[in-house]
Amino acid sequence: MSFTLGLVGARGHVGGELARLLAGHPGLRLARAASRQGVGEPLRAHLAHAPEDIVLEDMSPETIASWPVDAVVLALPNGLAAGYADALAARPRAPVLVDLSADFRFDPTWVYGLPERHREQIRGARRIANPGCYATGIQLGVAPLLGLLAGPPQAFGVSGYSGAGTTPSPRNDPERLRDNLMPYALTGHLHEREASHHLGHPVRFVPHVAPFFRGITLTITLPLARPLDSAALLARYRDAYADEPLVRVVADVPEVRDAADRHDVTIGGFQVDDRHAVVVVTLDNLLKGAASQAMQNLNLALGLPERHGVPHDPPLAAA
Ligand SMILES: NC(=O)C1=CN([C@@H]2O[C@H](COP(=O)(O)OP(=O)(O)OC[C@H]3O[C@@H](n4cnc5c(N)ncnc54)[C@H](OP(=O)(O)O)[C@@H]3O)[C@@H](O)[C@H]2O)C=CC1
Ligand SMILES: CC(=O)N[C@@H](CCC(=O)OP(=O)(O)O)C(=O)O
Repeated sequence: MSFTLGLVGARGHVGGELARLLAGHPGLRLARAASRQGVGEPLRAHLAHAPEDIVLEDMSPETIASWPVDAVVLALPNGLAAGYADALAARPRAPVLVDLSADFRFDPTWVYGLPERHREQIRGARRIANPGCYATGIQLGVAPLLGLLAGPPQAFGVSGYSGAGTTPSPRNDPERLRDNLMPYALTGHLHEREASHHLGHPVRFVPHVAPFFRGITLTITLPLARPLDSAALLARYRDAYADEPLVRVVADVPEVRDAADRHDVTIGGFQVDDRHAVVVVTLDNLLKGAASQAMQNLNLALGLPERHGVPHDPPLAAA
C-alpha cells in the first residue's frame, strides 16, 4: 500500500529535508508541492532529489484542500497554519495534517508529535503539531529525571543558523555570525514555554546562534532532590530510552559537529556535582528537530513502520 503526500513550503530548509527523506520512503510518495515563489516551476529545479513530475503550485488554502492526497505537511513560518487546517477540515475525509510551525503546539485538539513521549496518541492521529527543535532536545534531555527534580532545569542552547529559516535576518547572516556567538530571546523563548508545558515542569532556556549551518547543542543543568551518582544517572537514561530508535545515550560528552545529518538525538555527559546533574544533548535541528520527527509522526499516523524514510545512523552497512 502506497500513500501520497502534499508538501507546503517545499523550497524551505525543512521542506527540502522532508523531500529528501520521502525520496527513500517505500510507502509514502511526494505527490504535490507548493511554495510562495517559483509557482509553475519544476520542484526538481530547486531540489535535486525531488520527483521529476512535480510542479510547484500556489500555496492558497483552497489549492491545498483540493489535493487528493493522504497527508499534508505544512513547512511554513509561524502564524499561517490555521487557514490550511480549516480548509482541509471542510473536506469529507481530511488528509492527515502535520504542522511544522508552533501554531498548534499548545492546542489540546491537536496531538503533540513527540513520539518518545506520546507515541500511542500519535498512532492514527489526524492533526499533529510537530515539536520545535530546541523543545525536542530539552524534553528528551529532562524527561528521565522528572520526579527527581528540585527546581527548574537550566538549558543553555546553541543552534546552527539554518534554525532561523531562509528569510534574511541577523540570525542567519553568515557575515554577522562569523567569529561570533549570538545570544537572543534571553527570557521567554517560545521553546521554553513549549518544553515546560509538555513536561509539566518549568525549565529555563537561553538560546544562541552560531556560524555553523545545522545542529543544536544543549547543556542542561538539573537540580536534584536527592544525590545521584554519575553511573546511576547514565543507567536511568539508558533505561528510559532503551527501546527508542532515535535516541542515543552515550557516556561521553557529545559534540554538535557529529550531530549534523544524524536522524537521532544524542544524550551524554552525565556529570554530577552533589545535587546538580549536567547532561549534554545534541541533534540536527532540520532532522530530529523537524523533518525526521515529522516522518516518524506521518508513519505512526498512517500505520506505517516508524522508521520508514528515516535512514539508520550511521548507515547499517557502515555500522
Ligand atoms: N529550521 C529549523 O531548524 C526548524 C524549523 N521549524 C519550523 O518549520 C517551519 C519551516 O521552517 P524552515 O524550513 O526553516 O523555513 P524557511 O524559511 O526555510 O522556509 C519557509 C517556507 O515557507 C514559504 N513561505 C510561505 N509564506 C512565507 C512567508 N510569509 N515568509 C517566509 N516564507 C514563507 C517559503 O516559500 P518560498 O521559499 O517560496 O518563499 C518557504 O518554502 C517553520 O514553522 C519553522 O519554525 C521547526 C523546527 C526546526
Ligand atoms: C536560530 C533561530 O532563530 N532558531 C529558531 C529555532 C526555532 C524553530 O525553528 O522552531 P519553531 O519556530 O518551529 O518553534 C528560534 O529560536 O526561533
